[in-house]
Amino acid sequence: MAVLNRLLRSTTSAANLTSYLRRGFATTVATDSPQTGSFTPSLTFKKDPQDRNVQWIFLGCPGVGKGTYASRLSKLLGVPHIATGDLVREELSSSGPLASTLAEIVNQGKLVSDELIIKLLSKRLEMGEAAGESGFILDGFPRTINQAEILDEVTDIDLVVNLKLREDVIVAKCLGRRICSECGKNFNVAHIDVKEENGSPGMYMAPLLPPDHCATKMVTRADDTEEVVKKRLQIYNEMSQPVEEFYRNRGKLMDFDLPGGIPESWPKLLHVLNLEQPESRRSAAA
Ligand SMILES: Nc1ncnc2c1ncn2[C@@H]1O[C@H](COP(=O)(O)OP(=O)(O)O)[C@@H](O)[C@H]1O
Repeated sequence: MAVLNRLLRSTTSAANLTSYLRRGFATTVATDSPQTGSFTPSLTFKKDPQDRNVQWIFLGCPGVGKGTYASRLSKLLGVPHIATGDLVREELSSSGPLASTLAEIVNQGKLVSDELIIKLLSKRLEMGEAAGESGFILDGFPRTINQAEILDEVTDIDLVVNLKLREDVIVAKCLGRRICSECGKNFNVAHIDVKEENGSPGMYMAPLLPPDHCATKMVTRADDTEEVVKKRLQIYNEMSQPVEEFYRNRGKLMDFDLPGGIPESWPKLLHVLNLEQPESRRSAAA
């Protein structure tokens, strides 16, 4: 904890994160059994000014689908979806002083320093606060025990959703990932059809193809090559899997085994979270 305290004292960014998150966030939300299917977060989603909005985290290997489901839930719950990978990519695409150092780290599949990621996150939270945001769904943070400890010191996390998928499917999904260079939307050209074998269930995921106006502008992330994806998975297992245990030990982790693509997984995720998609949005989300 000495290192943590030093970090908190010595970096303005960590102090900013502390001051942002402490303000007005007093309610702790208890959880029941952290098991898929039987888990019932005791949350109410009413917009009572006395209540704060949800503070959730999405964990899971690179490419598992954190961004997809965190973004859908953020729209449903009216809270910002904050992905630290996006913050890193924004910094990378700027011509700021950090861009070349960051490119080297990210393109090797390594993690950015805790100090820098907290600086980027603090900046994003401050901008959101100025725009009247409250609550959040974090995606890609925390990724180390040190980051989890810092967050734990400064605020209450209600729920941590841990998305799980077999590794061969994760690699295929990462290699099929494409982004529209114009609108920034994510697509996936992988057609996954794994047959049931030796008791392991089969899995089907249809490709998520772009509309015509995005189809000619597709780009692949520089860190979505097979070599870098495997490195990222190895780093996830070493550095980020302990974060799962950190939250499991605190009774906040909900493991969620993805049963397939979005059409199968989204309704099941809503069900285990005790949430309902409003009728009007069902067709748009399918
Ligand atoms: N919390 C974090 N700590 C350290 N590095 C991070 C963090 N979040 C993102 N990064 C950096 O940004 C890269 C891309 O992150 P992300 O988009 O979340 O990718 P992934 O598909 O691996 O989940 C990571 O490989 C890492 O270099």
